[in-house]
Amino acid sequence: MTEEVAQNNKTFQVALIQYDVQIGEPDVNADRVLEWMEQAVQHDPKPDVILLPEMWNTGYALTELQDLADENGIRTKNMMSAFCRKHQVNVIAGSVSEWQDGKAYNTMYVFDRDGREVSSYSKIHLFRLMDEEKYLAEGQRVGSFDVEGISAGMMICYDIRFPELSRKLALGGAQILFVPAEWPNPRLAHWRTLLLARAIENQMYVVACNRTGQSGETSFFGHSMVIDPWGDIVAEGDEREQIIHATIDLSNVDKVRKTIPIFEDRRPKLYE
Ligand SMILES: NC(=O)CCC(=O)C(=O)O
Repeated sequence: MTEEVAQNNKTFQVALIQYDVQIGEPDVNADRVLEWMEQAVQHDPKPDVILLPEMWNTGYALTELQDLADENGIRTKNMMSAFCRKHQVNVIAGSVSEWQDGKAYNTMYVFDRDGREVSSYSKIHLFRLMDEEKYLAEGQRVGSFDVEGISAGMMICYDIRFPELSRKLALGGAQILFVPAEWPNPRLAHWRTLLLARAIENQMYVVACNRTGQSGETSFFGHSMVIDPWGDIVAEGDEREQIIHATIDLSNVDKVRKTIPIFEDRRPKLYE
């Protein structure tokens, strides 16, 4: 059996923390997120990977980011590294507002079971409808990482409207896409349809964690989702705060890619 096949027999337990982010309250959010993560690791079976939502430290307190955003991500790194080491779990720390070189970014960090930071990715598509482009700087590169030998891609919220990004990640070897989000009403149909499409067209797992609750005039619907490479929904949250636990079985990626071999049938010379 090749190493690649052996890796694809891997199953993971994932836990998505569908949390009600408190706008402009990084201390409160840090305490609450830690409580939720402590609760997540008590689950049987214990999660291998925890995913948090987008901008969970400050929410969209965009006008206050100079004061509130995490300076060089230090607080997030310290908190998550310690938690990962303590519980021997991988954490995809959603995204946080981060302050770097005089600019704010919307940045996703990943930590392994030993608390090492293994990757980071700053959102490259800024969402004008929520004024992101006025207050945040764009990331300049795509993001991927290996989680226990399996390649995974990183996208943040609005990024899922850009299929060329997920296709690039899939062509680069990603078998799972992790997506933290703050995706509000009234666009639940868009959220579900786009996530399903990204899973089906790339024959990959999509693991997407959306926040819930109310922030000013804006309400968020949760509906965090785990979708398999065939497009079947493995787990989906409702509108309440909750932890969504699911098993993902990487052997399904190979099975679906063999059944309908889209990566062999592509005609890139005609459309790239
Ligand atoms: N935080 C975001 O990127 C929101 C994206 C969104 O709501 C959309 O419709 O796209």
